[in-house]
Amino acid sequence: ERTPLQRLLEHLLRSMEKRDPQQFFAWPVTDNIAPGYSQIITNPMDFSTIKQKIDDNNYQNLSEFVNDFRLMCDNATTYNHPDTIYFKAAKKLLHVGLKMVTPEKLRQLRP
Ligand SMILES: NC(=O)c1ccc2nc(N)sc2c1
Repeated sequence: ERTPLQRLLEHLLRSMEKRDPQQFFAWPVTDNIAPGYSQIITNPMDFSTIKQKIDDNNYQNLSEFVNDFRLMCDNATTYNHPDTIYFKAAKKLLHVGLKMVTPEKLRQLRP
């Protein structure tokens, strides 16, 4: 049975995933597609891992969820050069995702 927090986080996750149509952030980044990734990025994060953490009721509050979202985007701007589609997609996704969790937007969700 889903807690209210789990329902909120799943809604936010779905909304954020929609803003990643190319699925750059859908799954853990492998060293195959991203040479040296595991040496450069110490705390990997992706949408599938966030989803699992929601299902495991691992997030105690919204901030912990937002921290993982921010980590996922920051990893991409750390590993990828600014002139890559991955860097640019991460910048945009971070911006759009953080706007979804502003007090005004959250107010609209649970009046
Ligand atoms: N999320 C990322 O940093 C990411 C995703 C996909 C991808 N594909 C590559 N060839 S490099 C790369 C990096």
